[in-house]
Parts: sequence; C-alpha cells; structure tokens
Amino acid sequence: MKSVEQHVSDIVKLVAAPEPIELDLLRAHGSVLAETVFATVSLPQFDNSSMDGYAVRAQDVADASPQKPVRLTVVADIPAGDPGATAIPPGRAARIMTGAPMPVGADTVVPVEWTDGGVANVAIHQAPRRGNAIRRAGSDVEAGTAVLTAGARIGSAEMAVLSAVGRRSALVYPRPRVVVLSTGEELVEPGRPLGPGQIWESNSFMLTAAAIEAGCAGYRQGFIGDEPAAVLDTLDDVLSQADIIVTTGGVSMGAYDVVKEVLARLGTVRFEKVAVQPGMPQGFGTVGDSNTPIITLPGNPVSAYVSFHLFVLPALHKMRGLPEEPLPSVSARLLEPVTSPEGRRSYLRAVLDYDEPGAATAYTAAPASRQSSHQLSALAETNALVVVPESVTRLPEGSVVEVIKLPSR
Ligand SMILES: Nc1nc2c(c(=O)[nH]1)N[C@H]1C(S)=C(S)[C@@H](COP(=O)(O)OP(=O)(O)OC[C@H]3O[C@@H](n4cnc5c(N)ncnc54)[C@H](O)[C@@H]3O)O[C@H]1N2
Ligand code: MOO
Repeated sequence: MKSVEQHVSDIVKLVAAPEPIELDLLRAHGSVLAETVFATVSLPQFDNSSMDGYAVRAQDVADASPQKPVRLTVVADIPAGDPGATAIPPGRAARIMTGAPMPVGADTVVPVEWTDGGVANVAIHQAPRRGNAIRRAGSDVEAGTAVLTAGARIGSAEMAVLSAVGRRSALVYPRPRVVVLSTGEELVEPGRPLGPGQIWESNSFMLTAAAIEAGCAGYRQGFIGDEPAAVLDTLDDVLSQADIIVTTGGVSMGAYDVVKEVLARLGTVRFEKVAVQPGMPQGFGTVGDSNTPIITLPGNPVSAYVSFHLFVLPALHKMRGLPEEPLPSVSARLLEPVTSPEGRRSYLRAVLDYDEPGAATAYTAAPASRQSSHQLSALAETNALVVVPESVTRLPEGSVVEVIKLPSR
C-alpha cells in the first residue's frame, strides 16, 4: 500500500502554485498577499488630539487646580477633518475633538472632564503635563516602512492596515475555487423526507465548509446519483468554475462505484489504496481540457473528513501561495488504550486538552469511543487526531503519542 507521505507529495505535485493578481480590497479578503506593502505616508499624518477637550499651551494652565481653576478664552472650535490652519495665541484655548489636528501654538490637550466644558470661556481645574493627549505624526507608522509582508493572509486586521495606508487594491494570490461534489444513489438533500434505504447527504456540506475554513472559495455542487453519464455531465459543468474539484464516494470496490468507473476511463485519474485508517481508497488526477485537478475522497463521512485534512489541505495551501507546512501537532498522553490495523497508520478522533503544565507532556488525548468511519457524530465532539504508526496495533493508556490539532476546532 502507498504511504501517507507519498500520497501527500503526489497530490501537492498535482496542483500548481498560483499567479498573483490585483484585487479590490474586499475581494482580496482571505487571499494571501503577493507583495510587501509599504506606507507612502506616515500614520497619523499630523499631530492630533486623542481626546475631546481643549488645545492649550501647557505653561498657561500649569497652576490650574480645583481650588484655583484657570480661565481661558476659547477662540476656535476644531472638529476632526479640520484642515489644521488654526492657530491659538498665548493665553487662549481652542475646543478640540478626538482626531482633530493640533492648532499651531498649542502643545497640550486638556480633556473636557478636567474643565467646566465652556464654549466661549473655559475653566480648567487640573493641570496637564506638556504634550498630554496628543497623538504624534508617525507614531503608528512611519512613511516608507513595510506594514505588511508578502505571504500575509488578508483578514480583518490586514484589511484595516491596507485601507489605512490608502490602498484600494492589493496584489494577491486569489482564493482557490474548490468545487465539492458527492455521489451516491442513496443520498437525499437535508430538509427533504427520507425514503427507505436513503440517508441525508452530509459530505458536500462538510467539505465545502472545510474548504472555506481553509481560506478557499468553497462551492457546494451538491450530489449526483450513480449514473455515469450524469457524473460526466456534472464534471463538465463545474470545470469552468473550479480550480480544483473534490469528490466523495464511489471510489471503493462496489458494483456502483461510479467515480472510479467514469474517471478511470478519462485516463488521468489514479485510484490507489493508501496505508491509512480511515480513508484507504483514494484517487487523484486531472479532468477536462483545462487539466483541472480532481481529488476523489472515500464516501464514508469520517474517511472523507480525515482524508481532506491529510491530503487536500496541503494542496490547498500550495494553491493559496502559502508555505507547505504540516498541521501543528503536539505530544500527548493517551487517556484510554487504542487499537489500530496492522500496516495502516490510524488517525483516531480525540479530544486534546492542555492539562498539567509541569508534567512530561502537558497535553492529554481522550480518544472518542466511536471510531468507525460512519460515526460522524464523533467529529463534532473532538478537536484532534491521535496518530498511531503503521507498525503499532495497540497502545496502552498513558502512552505518549503524536496528536494533530485540527484547524478551527
Ligand atoms: N469490499 C470492499 N468494500 C469496501 C472497501 C474495500 O476495500 N473492499 N473499502 C471500504 C472503505 S475503507 C471505504 S472508506 C469505503 C469507501 O467507499 P466509497 O468511496 O466507494 O463510498 P460509497 O460506497 O459511495 O459510500 C460509503 C459510505 O458512505 C456513505 N456516504 C457516501 N457519500 C455520502 C455523503 N455525501 N453524505 C453522507 N454519507 C455518504 C454511503 O452511504 C456509504 O455508507 O468503502 C468500504 N468498502
Ligand atoms: O478506509 Mo475506509 O476510509 O475506513 O472507512
């Protein structure tokens, strides 16, 4: 049987690294930055007030106290957005709002709470230190510095930085479009009634969500029955919308394993057994004139979920322009004994907990009691995968094992 590493490597080789494109900011959300972004101006660009209050000269209010408030004439009102042309003479104040530029002549802001809030005149009853409540030009970002480096994932924080330095668009690796298609004559759309022998379809929902969680644009094509012509037609339809197609079901040994039958005829898709549990029957290749990559996962829901994380995620990372790195893992102490088939590497669903910071391993792993590949309820109850090597068939409670943390769990 093929090793897990070989299968990961084959699938990663199957997909291409992305070409960068310029995208408008909100469309760039979730993409990976393909350029380093420099600030063309300083942020803030000008000294401004960090509080609503009064712009003054510190020396004019140095003696202010509750017993002897200092009274100043207010000569101007400076809202945020003021062009900053105001000047105050000695012994005068200007009412100033948060974010408004400091007037020429003032060196300090007195918060409104330290005053009587006067409009024509103001009584100040607490002396500020010089420079109080002023945000200096360049105190956030200096002009010419890099604010984001190539490779950054554009989330809400990066969106804030890009727009604040005046960028309307960015050079990015766009999110790969992942089309998810399931097969099976027994499948019924959730929300519709079930007939005898039927089940509600879940794989395409699960994997579309997983693709979106992985930073891709996930599209649920839904599911089709076991009719080869329908499978071919549907694949043809989705080719133009997909950077990669992920299918589930129909890849084992059954008489109706339609994905295998149809794609094997197209010639470029290989079907293999990988030494893994769950997720042994796997396939990958390309379809159509566009040579669109296709990964065919097994239909059992837990097998599809685990194989997505083991085999599809690394490819999606490459397609997003991210470095190839495995999912993070830690060493943990097993809270229950586990078993595993000889010659296959098991990935057992488990709850990983941070337990005793002082102990040899600070983590514990509690394997789910339901480990069969149809027992999908265990997926939502767990957050990690315990790895049991190919040569190991049982491990007692207390064994220290490698545990992979599942993303977004
Ligand atoms: N004689 C053999 N039988 C099986 C073998 C084998 O080596 N020899 N391998 C088993 C393993 S391991 C797996 S995994 C499955 C893979 O089967 P397929 O990929 O062909 O998937 P199906 O037969 O279509 O479905 C399997 C199972 O999963 C349910 N399913 C399928 N699609 C969905 C969906 N979209 N949503 C929810 N549930 C789904 C389906 O009803 C079946 O129960 O083969 C074993 N058999
Ligand atoms: O290898 Mo299959 O994926 O267990 O159920």
